Amino acid sequence: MSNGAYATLHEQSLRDPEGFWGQAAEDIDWITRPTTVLDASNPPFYRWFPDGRLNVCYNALDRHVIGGRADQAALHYDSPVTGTKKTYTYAELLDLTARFAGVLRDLGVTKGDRVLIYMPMVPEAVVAMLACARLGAVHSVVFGGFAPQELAARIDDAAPKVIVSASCGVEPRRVVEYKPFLDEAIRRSEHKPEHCVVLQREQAPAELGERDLDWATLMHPDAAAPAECVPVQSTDPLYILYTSGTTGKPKGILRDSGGYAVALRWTMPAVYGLEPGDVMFCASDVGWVVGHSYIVYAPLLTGCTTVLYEGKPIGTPDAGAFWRVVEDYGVNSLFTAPTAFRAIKKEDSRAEHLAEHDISSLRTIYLAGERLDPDTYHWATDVTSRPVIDNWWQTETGWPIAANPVGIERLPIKPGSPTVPMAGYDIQILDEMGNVAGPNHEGSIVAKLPLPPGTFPTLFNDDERYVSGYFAAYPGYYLTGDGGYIDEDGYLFVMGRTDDVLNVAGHRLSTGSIEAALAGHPDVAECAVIGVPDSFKGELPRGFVVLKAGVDADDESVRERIVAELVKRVRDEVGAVAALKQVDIVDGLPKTRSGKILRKTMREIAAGKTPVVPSTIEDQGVLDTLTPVLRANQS
Ligand SMILES: CCC(=O)SCCNC(=O)CCNC(=O)[C@H](O)C(C)(C)COP(=O)(O)OP(=O)(O)OC[C@H]1O[C@@H](n2cnc3c(N)ncnc32)[C@H](O)[C@@H]1OP(=O)(O)O
Repeated sequence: MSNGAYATLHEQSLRDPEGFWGQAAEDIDWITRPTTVLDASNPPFYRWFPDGRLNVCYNALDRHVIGGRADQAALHYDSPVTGTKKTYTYAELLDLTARFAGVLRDLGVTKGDRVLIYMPMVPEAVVAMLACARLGAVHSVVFGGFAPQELAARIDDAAPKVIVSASCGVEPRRVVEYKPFLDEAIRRSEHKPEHCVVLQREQAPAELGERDLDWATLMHPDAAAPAECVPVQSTDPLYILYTSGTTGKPKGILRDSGGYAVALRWTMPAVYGLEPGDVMFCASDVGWVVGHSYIVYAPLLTGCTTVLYEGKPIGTPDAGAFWRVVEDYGVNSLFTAPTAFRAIKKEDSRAEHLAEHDISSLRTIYLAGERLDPDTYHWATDVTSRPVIDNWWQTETGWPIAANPVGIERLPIKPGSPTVPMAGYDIQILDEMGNVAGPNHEGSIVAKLPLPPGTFPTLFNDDERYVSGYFAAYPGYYLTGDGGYIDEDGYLFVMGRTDDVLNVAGHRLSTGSIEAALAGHPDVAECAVIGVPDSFKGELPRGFVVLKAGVDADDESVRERIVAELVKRVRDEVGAVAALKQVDIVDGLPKTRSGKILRKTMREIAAGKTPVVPSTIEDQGVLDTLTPVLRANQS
């Protein structure tokens, strides 16, 4: 790392985390100021600002209204798929949020209760999140692209008292009815919520059942009395956000209140170069951590204006969509996933649509969610003439682990690297023996404990999995699950997952969930799913199935039928975002003698690499037969 201002700051954050984050906590309004910054008495369960009390909704809304931003735009809702544009000032967003908090309170929701939110990109989703924060209730937003089975798993784990949903989402070429998905998920789950609040949308109003309540009726000014902010401990949970692990069972990433607020507030000027009053457009979904942090909480905690965009980078209506949004709202920072830029580049490689818009307000572009390949980086930089900042982080961390600290010191960009570790992250590369690897040597990316504030203090209801999944491999370190290296200048290069987690167009998915859907087919004896490189979506899943004895695997029409059914099963059980299109029927899967499928070896072959074949392989012949299938159809 350089010897400049940022290197000094980073070194201080590691040497004196309490001093560093205690100072950052000054930017948050506390009901009781914390006297302890970090409780490190029970590693790896670290607690930030343990005796501080605050309310995150107050910090996101009330304090800005009190402080003179009542009439400033808090949120621009822009929905090309419905032809809607609406701006909410801080005063208006506070009014809606306080009233919806009153609705939830009247439905019996109190501090600590879970509220699951399964909604498309509508302002009501943001209102519901902030209303939970207002009550000290714990929201759990589930991405709308997930199918009933995935939703059911999250309902069972979070055990929400209330679910907030909408009748439908609107995709460019189809209306997706959410209510039948929700009903089916509740039918499958063991836990049943007491109520479902449903936002009726005119594109497909839903039939309401016994436990359902209509959002608009509840929110009528005569019906909904506003609720005040409930004070919570800094360590009380703000939300649970499920993320995919290697197994089919999703992990409930828990987020605390005080540490998260402090960390996000710090990132806005330091990483995203934004000050109060600036405009941020984060083109993601509120169902992902990027949406939680940079559509909702960070911009509002900072007194910025956020853009909630219900549309796509292309097709709504064209590849100029993002530039149009930048122009319409005077966006200063645009944050999206590399896939979005690859989509724009594919459609409009000469950026002709860009020339139709005034993007002079745009200072910086941020990309995250998947590896930023150098081609996409160069294209985005060339056509926009703006710095394009890669930032690497995870649902677990809630904010960037590595980025370019543009607000402190803009470091030179190295394409392919998200630049350097952020404040509080002591990132190291460990080899298989747990030794620190030298410069340019690839290994597991780990963070020496403690992790900074805002990162996950545990998994919901699963301390054991928290420890075994993240801290057991290398005691004293957080295992990120990604591999990579640090170069001689201290720049981090992230090469991809070291486990079976998939990243398809920035959507984190588990091979286990997709395999469970394939294995449920009556003709499938066993199966494996691996991620293969894809030039557009970054990675795509590929399925390999062995059929049960007695199924006529030689009959081409039987094989075609089964493959079509398998593709449909994954779409229905996991969701369209899984994008599984290719399933091969094979004679056998390569395994170790103890029966473990060699997915990593399969991945390496499919990616065109020289595979590392474990000496414990049961039958080399199976792998030899499979190799041409794996090598075929590489994108
Ligand atoms: C740093 C920490 C993190 O990593 S947080 C995660 C960050 N990731 C992201 O922000 C995701 C980035 N990706 C995207 O926003 C999209 O993939 C973009 C690039 C916009 C492309 O969108 P799209 O053309 O819909 O492709 P896709 O692969 O996302 O979708 C595949 C199919 O799923 C569907 N889908 C998508 N979202 C929903 C939804 N909310 N509700 C219902 N369905 C949804 C899409 O319509 C698409 O369906 P189909 O296969 O075309 O029929």
